[in-house]
Amino acid sequence: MAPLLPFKEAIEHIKGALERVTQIETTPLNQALGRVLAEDVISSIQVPPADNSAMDGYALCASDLEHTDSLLVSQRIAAGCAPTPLTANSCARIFTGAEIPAGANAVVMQENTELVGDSVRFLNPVRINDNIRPAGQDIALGATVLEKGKRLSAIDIGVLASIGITEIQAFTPLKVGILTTGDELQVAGQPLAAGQIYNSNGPLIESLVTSAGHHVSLRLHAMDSVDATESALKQLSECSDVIISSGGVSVGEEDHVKATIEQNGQLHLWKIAIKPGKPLVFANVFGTPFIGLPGNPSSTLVTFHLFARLALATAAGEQLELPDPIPVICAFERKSNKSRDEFLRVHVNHGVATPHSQQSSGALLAASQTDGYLHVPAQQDVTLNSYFDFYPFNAF
Ligand SMILES: Nc1nc2c(c(=O)[nH]1)N[C@H]1C(S)=C(S)[C@@H](COP(=O)(O)OP(=O)(O)OC[C@H]3O[C@@H](n4cnc5c(N)ncnc54)[C@H](O)[C@@H]3O)O[C@H]1N2
Ligand code: MOO
Repeated sequence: MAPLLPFKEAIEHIKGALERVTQIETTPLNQALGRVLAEDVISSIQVPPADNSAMDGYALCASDLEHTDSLLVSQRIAAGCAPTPLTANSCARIFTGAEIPAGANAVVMQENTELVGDSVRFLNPVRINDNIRPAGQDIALGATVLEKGKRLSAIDIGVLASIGITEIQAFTPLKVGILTTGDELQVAGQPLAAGQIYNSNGPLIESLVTSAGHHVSLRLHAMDSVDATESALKQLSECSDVIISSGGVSVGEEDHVKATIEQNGQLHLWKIAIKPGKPLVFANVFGTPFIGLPGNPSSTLVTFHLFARLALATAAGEQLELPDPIPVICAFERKSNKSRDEFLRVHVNHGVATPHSQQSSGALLAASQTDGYLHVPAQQDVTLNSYFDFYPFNAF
């Protein structure tokens, strides 16, 4: 029997086996949320473009207060106005965000002043640069603000708008076809006959793919026969950049995905040293990259998070890695699994992990009721107060 692949090695295999399949298109900024940048974005301006006030108050030249504590108000500068140079021995009424006039080098907030006729009395010592936000404080001219391969968040859209960008070069969304397999599966909304269970992996994978920012081209279900599997895979390959399936990848004679692929493409089967999620298929079928996730719902979830998500990102042109794990303290004990790393579904409270009582590969609810995965490497016992790596679900 071939040895099980360690999970980090399996990630490298899968990422290395795929290349970007998406195209580049010009995309208006208001449609760019969640899209992947196809080039670095360099700022052609500095943000803010000029020194400006951080407070409502008075702009002045600090040395003008060496021999007096009061200055005449010589101009009023609201945000959006172009100031004139500051007259010597005077101050300017100024508002938050307004440009600092030439000749001023500090702003005093109005709470620390007293208005006396046309003059302002300054109640405290003033230092150069007080309450001034310098030009380029946020973004320097020529700075790379976002890098190629970044999937754009709401914050990124704000940053792009702050440098005046109206459109970007983005990769076209990756089209992902989804196949579920199994005679036992019924769609939700229909009554369950004897021997049937509801198809949860279809909606699960569709949601995982969508929330990873990809486009679901088509979702099909195939009964357990080579003909049905072949016809579904052919149809999916015609409209998809990548196909993801669940089930049918283990060793039983009812598992037809493998046989179908062997007849219509190239199969690379990986048995990965993780629990849940041992059998994972990577292949090409009808000329389309194919990722076969194991059918047990928790195995589907774990293998999507650890492998398929990164494989899809590679095909989409996105730079993506595993999230950085967080060390947490274990408030429990557990004997090691001898051959596979375990990804336990755990609660984490103030950095302390406790496992869900249900860790079966077939049980999905435990994942919904917990915070993420505790990574327990093979052959390592969990002892009380030991540290292990935690991957929160919301980091995927
Ligand atoms: N003799 C062996 N049997 C199994 C092995 C093995 O090494 N030798 N590996 C086990 C492991 S580990 C896993 S994981 C599963 C993987 O099986 P498949 O990927 O072939 O999946 P199926 O057999 O089709 O289904 C497994 C399980 O999951 C349920 N399932 C499948 N699809 C769905 C769906 N869309 N929604 C909800 N539930 C689904 C299915 O009913 C089965 O209960 O193989 C082990 N067996
Ligand atoms: O991968 Mo299977 O879950 O490990 O049951």
